Amino acid sequence: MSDNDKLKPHRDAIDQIDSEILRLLNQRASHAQAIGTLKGEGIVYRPEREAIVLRRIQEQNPGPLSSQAVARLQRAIMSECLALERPLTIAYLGPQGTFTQQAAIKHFGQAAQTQPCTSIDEGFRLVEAQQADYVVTPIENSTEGSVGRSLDLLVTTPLKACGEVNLRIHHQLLRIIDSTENITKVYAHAQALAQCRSWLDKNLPEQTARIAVASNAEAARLAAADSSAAAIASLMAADHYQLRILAQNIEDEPNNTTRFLVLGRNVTTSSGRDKTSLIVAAPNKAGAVHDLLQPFADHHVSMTKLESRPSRGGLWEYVFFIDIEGHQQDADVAAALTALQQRSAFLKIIGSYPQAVI
Ligand SMILES: O=C(O)C(=O)C[C@]1(C(=O)O)C=C[C@@H](O)C=C1
Repeated sequence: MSDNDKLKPHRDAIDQIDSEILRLLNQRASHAQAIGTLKGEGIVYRPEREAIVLRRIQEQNPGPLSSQAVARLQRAIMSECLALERPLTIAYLGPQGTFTQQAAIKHFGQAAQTQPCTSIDEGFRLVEAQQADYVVTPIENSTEGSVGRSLDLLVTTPLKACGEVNLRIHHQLLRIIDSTENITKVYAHAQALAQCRSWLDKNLPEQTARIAVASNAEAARLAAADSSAAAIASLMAADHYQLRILAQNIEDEPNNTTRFLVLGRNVTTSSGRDKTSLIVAAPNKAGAVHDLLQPFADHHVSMTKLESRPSRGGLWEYVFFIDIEGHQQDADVAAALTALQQRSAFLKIIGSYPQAVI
């Protein structure tokens, strides 16, 4: 029996299954369209429902597909179904090919329209002015720490957090030609240069200039126009600017991850496994911070992040960015927040949202 003869029964089965998947996908899409009609002018994107669907599919998955793989497929299906209801516009820190765009696509899927912005501020502004539906903004990197501008904007924005995205950051060395010979300069964002310092020390001549630019995607754009230059950027940027990958995953820290928040104009209801982000200011007196945190211990609420930052307005010395487990409507979280309100000089709930699933 030839190889093709052996493959044939499997391929016939796959053809039949694909036809069945196609029929079911369109059936699913029709239900989404019906839901879209019922929602009318209301909110189409429902983060809590999407998280529940993704978790359910992962729990039911018998394999051999991995739980990550089924979630990715389901993510793509829901993204296309949502676009039939109404396509979403997602603002992100551009230009095209940034990790923030990658995070936006990871969260909303390929069917969302992503809109590059020249600054984090512009992304917030577009959503506040209803010119975009959501903004995805970097909050902290596991090796480089917080993104100050995002934190400062969280203090004043009327937008609500409705999701989080954790993205593993992989840096690639890119160039327009497929050779590491005679690279005179490397363009990258300052954080990327820092995250790849040891690799650059070991692998490129000492005299190679390291030039910090506004974003990794900008670095890729510059390298695409200069054959003596290389750039550190993402695979997405390599693809977008048609650059060769000279070295893959050159980051010094293999678990390098950036966390992003997704913000929109609406509050999100409970998905059953949520987080709440808040900002508090403590009065400037001894023991104040300890007092602030006591309600979480009293009501058995776990804290996943605590970060202090000098207050910009000068009203308080420090503001604290706190993430806790649970939704603000959960009884224990609500009780802790009420107690916290009484002790703090300032309390702002940025939002409750589903914990990242993929
Ligand atoms: O359940 C809904 O509200 C839908 O619109 C359907 C659906 C889906 O495809 O499952 C699509 C978009 C929403 O964000 C959530 C879920």
